Amino acid sequence: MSKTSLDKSKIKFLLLEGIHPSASEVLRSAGYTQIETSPKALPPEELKAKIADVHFLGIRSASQLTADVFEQASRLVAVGCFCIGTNQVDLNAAREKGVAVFNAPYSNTRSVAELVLAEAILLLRGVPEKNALAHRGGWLKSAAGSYEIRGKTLGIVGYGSIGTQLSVLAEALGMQVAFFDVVTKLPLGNARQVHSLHELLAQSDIVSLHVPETAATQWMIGAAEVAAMKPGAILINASRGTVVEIEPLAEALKQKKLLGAAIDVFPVEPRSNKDEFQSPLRGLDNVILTPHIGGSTMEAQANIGLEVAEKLVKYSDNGTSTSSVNFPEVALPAHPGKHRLLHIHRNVPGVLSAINRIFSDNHINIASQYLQTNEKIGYVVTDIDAASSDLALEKLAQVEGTLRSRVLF
Ligand SMILES: NC(=O)C1=CN([C@@H]2O[C@H](COP(=O)(O)OP(=O)(O)OC[C@H]3O[C@@H](n4cnc5c(N)ncnc54)[C@H](O)[C@@H]3O)[C@@H](O)[C@H]2O)C=CC1
Ligand SMILES: O=C(O)C(=O)COP(=O)(O)O
Repeated sequence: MSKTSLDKSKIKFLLLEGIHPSASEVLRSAGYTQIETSPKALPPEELKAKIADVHFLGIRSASQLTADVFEQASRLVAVGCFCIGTNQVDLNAAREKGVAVFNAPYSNTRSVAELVLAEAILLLRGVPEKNALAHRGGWLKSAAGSYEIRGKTLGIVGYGSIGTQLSVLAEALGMQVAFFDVVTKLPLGNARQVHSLHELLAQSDIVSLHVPETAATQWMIGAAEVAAMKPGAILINASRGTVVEIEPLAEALKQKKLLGAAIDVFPVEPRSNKDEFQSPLRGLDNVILTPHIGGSTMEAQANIGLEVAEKLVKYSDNGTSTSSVNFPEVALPAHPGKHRLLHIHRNVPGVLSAINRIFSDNHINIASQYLQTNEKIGYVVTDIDAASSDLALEKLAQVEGTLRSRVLF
């Protein structure tokens, strides 16, 4: 349980992993001055030491925000994931601390879709091998094993924001698109949904993975799935490294059962550009290996910087939690002349009445009040006169079930 009343000049932002400067610009123009940045993710012990002092943390996909880390985060108000995936954050631990988590669900989707299509074209033409050979002084002018992308079947696993964009772009190039998703989805264009992963694998010339990291997607592509793919097919993974078992994939590529693969994400990824990348796929010329850069374009990163920083500013300035991934969503108007009390609590019966009893017992007039809950937590926002806010905040923090409370003025 914690009580926080913050003044802008004291609010500390820590932005890790080379988050685009557009984020710092948004924060500065909103009046925040304490912004520390780092080009890399921090090792667990360093992160734990640092987070104790931070109110807002910005990360990308490499920082691991475990329950242990949240244990130390006594001042943390919100986390901004300047990316799509939030699997690197223990969302339950964040919720238990009353910490809202935000992300950028759309800004880098086009970048991933473009990279995947480019890789599909290069692999179908055997460019990675021909390129590697030419760098060693070889010359392999041959049409053998080279194909056009037109007319080929692209099998998309996970028909969400990225999968659907890829589907549209692939059809524009004359591909047939099939997809598998656990949810029934409206197919775009002439795409077709199939009913099982193995059905998809059996009919696709190129399989591209676009699922989130969850218990159900872990090692979703193993030896049996690689075996179920068409001989001479291509596998592309720009989703998460835990979705594909690398050993059976490497074996199928060595045996030429698969024509090639493009892998952007790995079970273990180096923490910074200075660390060594290790993988059984190293040295296979029919594999495009990229260092988790599916979403790394200037356009995507600049937009993500703006999008997530704006969400953090709104949450900090007026309590708006719209599009949070772990919090009840409340879109709040301005509160001129009033103090705004934000109260985050476990969603158990009686909390709202306990809160409102504080106001009535102490003769505090409520100017406006908003409540939103999800299955685990409730978020109550109450605007009152400035004169009563210290007393109200102190009493709110004592309500049974309180996770966090703060005041905005
Ligand atoms: N390589 C990179 O730099 C990037 C990687 N990503 C990864 O791509 C993932 C997908 O991104 P979006 O398309 O924006 O996500 P999304 O949430 O819009 O779509 C994911 C789709 O996968 C489906 N799905 C979930 N579990 C499934 C399962 N077990 N089997 C089949 N389908 C399942 C969902 O129903 C949904 O339609 C992200 O979660 C992230 O991990 C995202 C951006 C950049
Ligand atoms: O958006 C995502 O989920 C990604 O995987 C991109 O991660 P990154 O910001 O490049 O570390």
